[in-house]
Amino acid sequence: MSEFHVPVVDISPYVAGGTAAERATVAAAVDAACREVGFIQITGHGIAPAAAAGLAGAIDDFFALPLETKKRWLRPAAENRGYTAPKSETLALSLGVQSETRMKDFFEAFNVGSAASDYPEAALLAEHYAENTWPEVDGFRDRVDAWRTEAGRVARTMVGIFEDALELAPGTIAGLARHPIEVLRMNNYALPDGTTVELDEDFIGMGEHTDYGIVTILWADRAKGLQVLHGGEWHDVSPADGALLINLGDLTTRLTNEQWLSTLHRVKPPIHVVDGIGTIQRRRSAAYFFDGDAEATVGPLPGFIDERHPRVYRDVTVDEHIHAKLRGSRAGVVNTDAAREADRVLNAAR
Ligand SMILES: O=C(O)CCC(=O)C(=O)O
Ligand SMILES: [Fe+2]
Repeated sequence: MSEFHVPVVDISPYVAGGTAAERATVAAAVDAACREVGFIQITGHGIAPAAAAGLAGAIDDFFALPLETKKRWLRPAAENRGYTAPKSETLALSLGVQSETRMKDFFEAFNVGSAASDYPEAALLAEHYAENTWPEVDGFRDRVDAWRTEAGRVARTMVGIFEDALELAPGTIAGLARHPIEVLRMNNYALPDGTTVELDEDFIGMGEHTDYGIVTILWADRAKGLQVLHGGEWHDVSPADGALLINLGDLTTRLTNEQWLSTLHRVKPPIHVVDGIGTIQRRRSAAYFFDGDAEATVGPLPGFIDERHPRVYRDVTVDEHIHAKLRGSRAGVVNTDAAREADRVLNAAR
């Protein structure tokens, strides 16, 4: 496996104030990372360690509940909210690929997001702004909301950096996210005690996918499992201490006509065999998806189409794009409008 590294960028000049030259250095580093890798580790984001500890504690408290209790917070597949039980989603279907033998992804999750009541001034497409469900776990809502607010701030900072890095007028991307669809998906990868894992290449925590929106802010613990597709091979990634992972979603790829890539990733925890019994180390993560306004139209921006770069995407609404992706992952309806992402998976080594 070739050497692979997710670039580290200190964004503090955009968070704590910096000179124009310092900001230009940050924007150039982000541009290079988005062209070459599509994943960045950021430091200097200004989120206090206590907020991350609060998030991790909320995740631990909720997922420790018995399965039957957690199922009280299940919601219909069409709503991207509440509890997802293990083996109920298949992320690979969001881009239309799935091997016939593969079982469903074994992650379990809890989703919260922006609700219609957060944006009373706007007439919204109800599907994307469902109200939240909160489990009866002490302090869960406060800890999760505190993280969500901070992740939202970082996402908006990243959008400003993207605009500078792409030499876009301020507001070009931010203007697509005035009442954004946003979702925080808290993931737990664990197996019930006593489960034996066979050494099966189709054993998957979360299937290969690109994220759907503008940008994702990913908190992850250090347990191994996250893999990123680069140069046709899968590479293990774990964030440096205190760093957050940032990755681009499909909408940014569409805006840039593929000059920046929504990088494919998956979660495939390593299997440890002890006395002939295979098991995995528990892993936790929380992906904050910043997806744009449901009714906004997204297509390649004018500066990104020329003779060398013909338009490779039609215009879509955020609603249309996210709807097709979620029907794949959550409702099992193969997404047939993601041929470009699917090709990248099919061309990769397993
Ligand atoms: O668990 C991880 O590190 C990745 C999670 C992820 O890719 C997602 O929730 O979209
Ligand atoms: Fe993801």
